[in-house]
Amino acid sequence: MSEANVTFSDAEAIDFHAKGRPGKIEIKASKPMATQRDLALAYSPGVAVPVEAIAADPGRAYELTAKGNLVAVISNGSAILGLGNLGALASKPVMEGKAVLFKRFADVDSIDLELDTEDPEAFINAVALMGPSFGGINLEDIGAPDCFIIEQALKERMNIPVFHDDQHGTAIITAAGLINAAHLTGREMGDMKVVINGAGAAAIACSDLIKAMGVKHDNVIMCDRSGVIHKDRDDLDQWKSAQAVETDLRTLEDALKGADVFLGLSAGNVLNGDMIKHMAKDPIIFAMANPTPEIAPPEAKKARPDAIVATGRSDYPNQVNNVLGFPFIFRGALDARATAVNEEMKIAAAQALAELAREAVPEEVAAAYGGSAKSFGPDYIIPAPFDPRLIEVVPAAVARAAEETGVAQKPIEDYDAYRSQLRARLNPASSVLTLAYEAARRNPKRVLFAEGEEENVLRAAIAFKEGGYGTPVLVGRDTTYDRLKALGVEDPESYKVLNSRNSPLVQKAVDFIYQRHQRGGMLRRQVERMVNQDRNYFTAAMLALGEGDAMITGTTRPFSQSLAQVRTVIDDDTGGDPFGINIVATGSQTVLIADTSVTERPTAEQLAAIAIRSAAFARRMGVEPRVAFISYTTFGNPPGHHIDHLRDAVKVLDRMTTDFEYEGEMGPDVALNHEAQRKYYPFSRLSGPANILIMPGLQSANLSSKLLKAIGGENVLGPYLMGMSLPVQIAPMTASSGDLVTLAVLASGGADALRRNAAAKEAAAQVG
Ligand SMILES: NC(=O)C1=CN([C@@H]2O[C@H](COP(=O)(O)OP(=O)(O)OC[C@H]3O[C@@H](n4cnc5c(N)ncnc54)[C@H](OP(=O)(O)O)[C@@H]3O)[C@@H](O)[C@H]2O)C=CC1
Ligand SMILES: CC(=O)C(=O)O
Ligand SMILES: [Mg+2]
Repeated sequence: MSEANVTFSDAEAIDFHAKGRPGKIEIKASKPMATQRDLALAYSPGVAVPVEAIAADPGRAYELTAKGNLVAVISNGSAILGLGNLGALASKPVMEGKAVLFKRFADVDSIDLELDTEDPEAFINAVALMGPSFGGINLEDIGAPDCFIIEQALKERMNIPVFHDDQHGTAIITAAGLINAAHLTGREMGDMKVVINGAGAAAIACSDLIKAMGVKHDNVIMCDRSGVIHKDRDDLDQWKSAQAVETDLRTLEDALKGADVFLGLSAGNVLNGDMIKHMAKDPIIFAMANPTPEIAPPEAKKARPDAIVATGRSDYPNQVNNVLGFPFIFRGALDARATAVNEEMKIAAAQALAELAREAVPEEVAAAYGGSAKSFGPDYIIPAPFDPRLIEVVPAAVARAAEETGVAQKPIEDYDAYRSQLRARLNPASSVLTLAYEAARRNPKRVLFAEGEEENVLRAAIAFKEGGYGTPVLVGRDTTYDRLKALGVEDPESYKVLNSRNSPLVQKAVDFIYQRHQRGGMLRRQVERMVNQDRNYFTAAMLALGEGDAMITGTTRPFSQSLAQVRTVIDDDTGGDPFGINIVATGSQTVLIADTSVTERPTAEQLAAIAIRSAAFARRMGVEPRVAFISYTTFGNPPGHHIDHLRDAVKVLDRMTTDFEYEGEMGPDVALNHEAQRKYYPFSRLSGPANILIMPGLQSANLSSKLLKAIGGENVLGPYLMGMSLPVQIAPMTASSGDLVTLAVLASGGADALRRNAAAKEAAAQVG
């Protein structure tokens, strides 16, 4: 795509979809399938038991099958985004995309179905017959007017929620944005003059919903390709007719004169600066066509600096896109086992979204927006999709409205408990990575790549730069430019390369390191050799001297060697020795393991300090810390040796004021199983399964995290190096270029984290 704000090429978009397993989804078994017995239970003969149970009582399908958490995303490709009717097959990438968004944002399982027909009757019959399979039906990218006919018929024929996302999802988010934009510009719904461009699925639903919220019918002028939809037109179908008004206005341009609001649900680039010049003061402009908005925000802002501008895209402020709605709306509807998504549930969702945007923005979300700047205002009228509060707030509002309007077959019994369950559904590790990437993009830093001649490092640096996450500074020879070129970079000169042999900075690096070690027995010549021969010394000195904001290394040397070299140049942070932390993120649990990298036989004091800093790290990820000191024994059972340091670490923490739960020593089987804690060790102070495992030594920590990584693959992240006074990350030698990009992103966020972690550092410092 050749647009200014897009940070990927067409080739990358193709590559993203093609690499590995083609497409974006796969299906995983949720039960073990390892033994003969498993198979006998999962399939014949065991499966006969649930079959008969469901035949006798259909409601049991929700307990015994995946139905209750399964939504079909169904399209015929007749209105794919704003790209038009490109057919069922071409719509598959979008539908797979919606399915993964369901999973990512609301833990709803979803499957895409593309139906190859433009005949509404055939479509309706096909979908209606699939009712038993699903808990809900999300219709997507079906053009008007067929979408109205299809949705209406399916609602009548099916007893599960049927929701055309382009209509209602879009309308809900638009309404939420409009409530807040009206609030900011001092407007009342009843007085607002609105122009809607587009008269299809999304436009008509938006018009209907904002009218239900108080905008007057005669104050909404809708345009299609033929201009204003007025009463004298004789080419209108019943749906457009219902939108027609008595007016002399004939063109979009005329209609916009004096209008308060423009809602674009049509096609890219159909609006220009001149056309919005004569809108009312502080105009509200939502250019929501995808992927290209009706007008690009910079152009809109240039013509109308007083405007509040939103688009459907994630790369401009104010993303008004139905992704903010459908995952959370279905979550609430499924959990309440609603038979429909009715008007009240839609309005509840819109209000919940609007209110959320007005609340103080949590720190991790603010960081993703580049600091504290993000608070309710013209550039933040609606929460961002990765806001971790959405999963708690919107489904609960929807479920409650379902209950109040009598469509909930299984009302929520305890809303506090429900909110906790909702929170637990999201994988905090993937949230934190999303936030870290977003934070890097908004607050790009210079990251020094020490091994700038390695191909996977160069690939990572290219992806880091092209992703807009920051500026790579490559430490390498002059041939680095040729290597970049060979990897397809058109303008290698735009990369900064520091040559550790002939850069004028070499002398500065030598001075700096010599200064630190001259009284420790190091000769200047020795330092010169170190700097010349080893990039880690040079790069760490560049970081210390401010030639970069963060550093990444590790792919060409063992971890311990890289760390020793870096520590020669850069101080440890106060609060204990550096340590490594791995994140194990399974669907339902996120567990941190430390110290996986540095201290072979930690003392009780070191273990306590690691626990304190790991707890602070967990909090930053949105995880409420519960620390277990891990052993092969649990509270002395079986009796063992070499466990005193674990018990003493608990005592060290007992003597301090801490703000997190900890317990030990205990085996991982007990630490991760709260039932077992309650049953066998009722005195345990943990209120749930542990999520931070402080290991007894490097052997067990390192090998268990590597084992998990080898088996669990992408679910095991890290190790991340904690506890240096400047942001340094040391990759494992096996790191892929993708791993390196993530580490670079985390390293560049490290400076802010170091600042935020000050309190934990102080506490940890008290230990020793
Ligand atoms: N941000 C968001 O969350 C969402 C955005 N959208 C966007 O809204 C747009 C419409 O989608 P949808 O309603 O599903 O599709 P439909 O096919 O149902 O409707 C398209 C409408 O756009 C109108 N249109 C197309 N080109 C122009 C133009 N140049 N000037 C005026 N009107 C035009 C068509 O007019 P006519 O009737 O004369 O053919 C038609 O009324 C797409 O760009 C889509 O990406 C949709 C859903 C969600
Ligand atoms: C966002 C969306 O659903 C669309 O543009 O069609
Ligand atoms: Mg759509």
